[in-house]
Amino acid sequence: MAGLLKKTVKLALVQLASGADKTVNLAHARSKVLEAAKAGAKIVVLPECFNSPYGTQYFPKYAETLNDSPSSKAAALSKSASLPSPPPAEQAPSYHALSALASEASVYLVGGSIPEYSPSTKKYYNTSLTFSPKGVLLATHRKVHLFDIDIPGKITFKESEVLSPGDHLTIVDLPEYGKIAVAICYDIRFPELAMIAARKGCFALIYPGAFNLTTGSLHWQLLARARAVDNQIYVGLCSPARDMSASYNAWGHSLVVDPSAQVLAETDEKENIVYADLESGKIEEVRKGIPIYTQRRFDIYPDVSAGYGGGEDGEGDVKVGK
Ligand SMILES: O=C(O)CCC(=O)C(=O)O
Repeated sequence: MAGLLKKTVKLALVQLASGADKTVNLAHARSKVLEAAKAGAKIVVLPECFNSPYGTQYFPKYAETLNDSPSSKAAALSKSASLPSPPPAEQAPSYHALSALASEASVYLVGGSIPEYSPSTKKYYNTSLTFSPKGVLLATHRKVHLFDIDIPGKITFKESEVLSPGDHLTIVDLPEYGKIAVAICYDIRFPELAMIAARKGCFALIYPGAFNLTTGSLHWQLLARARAVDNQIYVGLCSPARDMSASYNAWGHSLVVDPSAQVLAETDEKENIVYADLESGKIEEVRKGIPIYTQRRFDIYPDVSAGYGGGEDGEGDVKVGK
């Protein structure tokens, strides 16, 4: 029987150095994704806010307008109607650059995240777009948990001043390999989201993220390993490179953790590409050795994923790409 990961695949996390010029950022992302594809990667990930500086003051200026997904009623009527059609090129240059790049590189591309403005809700979101190797949009994830923290003397950040949260978890089906979950940065602090994705059969949790110098050293690697050890699946965290001249200094240290919570590959704070081979069969091997996956006592505590099987489209609040 095929495992959760149908065949071994090379994952690349592009720890991109980006700046204030969106066109330059997109061109730079293109060269790095092509480099990763040339090295054999078939799933390539960009960082959170890869096409803009990170900060609430920048979101409106850099926001792009994507088409909203059809209502869940329309989605229930037709699976193929569950994803939005491509937006006009002039209002969403990053969407079109990512789509073209996925197809040029012939990779599954998790396009980090970009600031999005929705005319229908009149709200801003932190949004990740995943494309197929043919450049077709597979999934849209709007960051569900907004990064609002206040550690006096260290860091105060309030995404909710400008952004609104997304309303669903995102699972993307990559037909040759299996399913991945995509979420963004602060979303990793919420183990429920990861557990639901794991129990829905994902082989990896992918988080474009931009931790900072305070919480990065405290929790970045710990959270990646925690989500892996809880769920016995692969975890990939992809950060921007650190820029000490920017108003927000990203932690860097993009990394891949395996299903036994060992760090397979990690980089420092500079621009780099992190590669790891995700092995088919590894998840099953780990779960066989330490069988917590089947030892759970849902008779004593409820299954957190129980509420996510229903809904009109059969997926509750989980959006599953084609
Ligand atoms: O959780 C953290 O410490 C950092 C989160 C963050 O930087 C983000 O969500 O963008």
